Amino acid sequence: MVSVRADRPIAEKGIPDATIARLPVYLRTLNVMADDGVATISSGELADAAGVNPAQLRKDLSYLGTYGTRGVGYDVRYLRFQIGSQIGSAQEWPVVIVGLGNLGTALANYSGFGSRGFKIVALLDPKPDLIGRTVVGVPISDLADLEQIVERTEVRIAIIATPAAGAQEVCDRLVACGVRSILNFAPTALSVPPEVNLRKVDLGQELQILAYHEQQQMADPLESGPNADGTGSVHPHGVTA
Ligand SMILES: NC(=O)c1ccc[n+]([C@@H]2O[C@H](COP(=O)([O-])OP(=O)(O)OC[C@H]3O[C@@H](n4cnc5c(N)ncnc54)[C@H](O)[C@@H]3O)[C@@H](O)[C@H]2O)c1
Repeated sequence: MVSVRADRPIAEKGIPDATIARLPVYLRTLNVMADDGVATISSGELADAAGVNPAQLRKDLSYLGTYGTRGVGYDVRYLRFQIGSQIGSAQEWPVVIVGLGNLGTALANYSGFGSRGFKIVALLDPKPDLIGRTVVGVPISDLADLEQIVERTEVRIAIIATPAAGAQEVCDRLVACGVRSILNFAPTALSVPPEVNLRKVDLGQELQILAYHEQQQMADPLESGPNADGTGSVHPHGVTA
């Protein structure tokens, strides 16, 4: 999948209107808690603060695929991100990019992230020539400082643009210091714990799919292609053209 969206739009999920109406209430409550430095919260505490009963709150959050961690509760910043991404919050999400070669640098330069609420706050690479250079005003730091930088910037979202060989180690280090969402560009399957959201981008695979349909059309020119209606709609593999 090319899309970097973590989830389907709310309308596609069949979330009840009453739940949708409560999500901004939870979000406002979480904003206050995050500003007060609260890191995790139980469903009972959050329900109390939001003025709903805990069972209702758990049910509402289950529509987002969020169940919290038994005995720990919900990660306040992460839950805020999940709700915010569903209801289009204006919140700005800090992001770290690891691997500042051709791809990582192009991603760091991409202005479209800002308008979607993502701010690149840290860049990491092990190459001495790159360390200390800046990309869009953000200095490239030594990969050795990953843990310290993740802690300082409080990033929970990371982009991996390293060679395949180093990607799992980078991923493990990110997860170990609290990163909860990873967008992987390296051509390798990464393993993460179940609570971590991992998405993979594979442009080669997208081209292969296009080539497949091109080939089908060449074999049978009368057969309409996946986007023959000119809508750029989702084709049978679920990839938005
Ligand atoms: N998914 C896709 O569609 C897609 C498209 C293009 C490239 N890629 C992949 O993205 C990755 C980066 O591509 P590129 O063209 O920028 O490569 P590149 O060689 O230009 O850059 C790789 C960067 O990673 C750094 N690096 C090397 N080992 C590292 C490690 N262990 N930890 C952290 N950083 C490390 C290098 O110093 C370098 O700056 C490659 O794995 C490539 O295959 C994926």
